[in-house]
Amino acid sequence: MTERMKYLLAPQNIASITKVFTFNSAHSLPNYPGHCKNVHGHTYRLEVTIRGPVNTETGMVMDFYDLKSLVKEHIIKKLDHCYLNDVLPYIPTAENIAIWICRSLQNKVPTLYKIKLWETPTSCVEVYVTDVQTSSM
Ligand SMILES: Nc1nc2c(c(=O)[nH]1)N=C([C@H](O)[C@H](O)COP(=O)(O)OP(=O)(O)OP(=O)(O)O)CN2
Ligand SMILES: [Zn+2]
Repeated sequence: MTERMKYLLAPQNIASITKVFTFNSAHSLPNYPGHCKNVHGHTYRLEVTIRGPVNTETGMVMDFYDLKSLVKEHIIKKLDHCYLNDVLPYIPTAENIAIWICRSLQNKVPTLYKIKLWETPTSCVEVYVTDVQTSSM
């Protein structure tokens, strides 16, 4: 059997792919015991990972271009150059922003796996879809 035949007969190969984005937003953390209770801004780095079978026709889990389009439409457009306290229905900590992103993408991006959000170059949060409460958003 050729390598190609073996590949075609094993369509269960799984891979994770990640697309990276940046957006600039302001926020404040009410009741925070320090300077972060005041309005301030971050350049967030967002990593969106999906995990699924590698399609034997395309050789892809999902086209990076399609992933980029979905995240730009449903996340970046809503958060970039915005005051996050006005967008999120809860305190916009890094944890909650990542959860909001996860919930917002859950029904839009097939086989969404993980959201990783860097608030500063030294602080980040990871949220797995399986750990986030599903919503009717
Ligand atoms: N668990 C969390 N802790 C903090 C959050 C958060 O979202 N989740 N947010 C803040 C502030 O908004 C801000 O991000 C400050 O973060 P910090 O890492 O302290 O930023 P620094 O620039 O001081 O980082 P250093 O690399 O240590 O200089 C606070 N905490
Ligand atoms: Zn902050």
